[in-house]
Amino acid sequence: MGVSGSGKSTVGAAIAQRLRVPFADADDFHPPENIAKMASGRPLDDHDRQPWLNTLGGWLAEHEHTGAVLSCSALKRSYRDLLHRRARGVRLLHLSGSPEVVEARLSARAGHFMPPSLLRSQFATLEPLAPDEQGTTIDIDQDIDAIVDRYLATIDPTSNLTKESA
Ligand SMILES: Nc1ncnc2c1ncn2[C@@H]1O[C@H](COP(=O)(O)OP(=O)(O)O)[C@@H](O)[C@H]1O
Ligand SMILES: O=C(O)[C@H](O)[C@@H](O)[C@H](O)[C@H](O)COP(=O)(O)O
Repeated sequence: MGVSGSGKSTVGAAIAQRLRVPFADADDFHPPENIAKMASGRPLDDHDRQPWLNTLGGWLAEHEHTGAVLSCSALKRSYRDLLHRRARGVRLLHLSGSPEVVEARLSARAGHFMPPSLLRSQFATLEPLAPDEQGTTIDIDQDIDAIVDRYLATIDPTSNLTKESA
């Protein structure tokens, strides 16, 4: 989870590769109307996100037997609760960064429908993990491999699943 540009797709794909489990990017599940809305500079609202989140919950539930990684903004607690209701075992990784760091990354990213101008609304909507949510928050101001190593250590500190050994 995290705002647009926080690294969800990049880090999520890397974690899935290291764990050898399926990966999906929630961006690929948006209906065309949602993509068009964001591309035109208008943020999604709860109504736009509801069916999308339901589909994502279904995807997670379908993959509970193998384990899987889904990168999804999941900005609000209520969105995460919805996913959790569909797939009880969901663990969260919040990729957290300052608006300055994220903005710099978004400005350098090419070929994506999401305009950097929507970043302000993403931060305004973001509800960081609450203490009673099962999850980890990691600062994105470090190398992708360092983020992945740090996360893997939280889910299995004994695995020694380092970049070199994976
Ligand atoms: N830890 C990182 N260090 C440097 N660049 C990063 C890092 N994580 C992601 N990026 C780059 O930042 C941009 C946004 O990452 P992306 O994975 O698309 O974010 P999101 O899926 O959350 O929108 C991409 O160009 C990506 O290559
Ligand atoms: O809930 C939302 O408002 C969207 O899901 C949004 O948070 C997401 O970030 C976009 O789909 C852009 O995609 P990127 O996160 O890959 O920039």
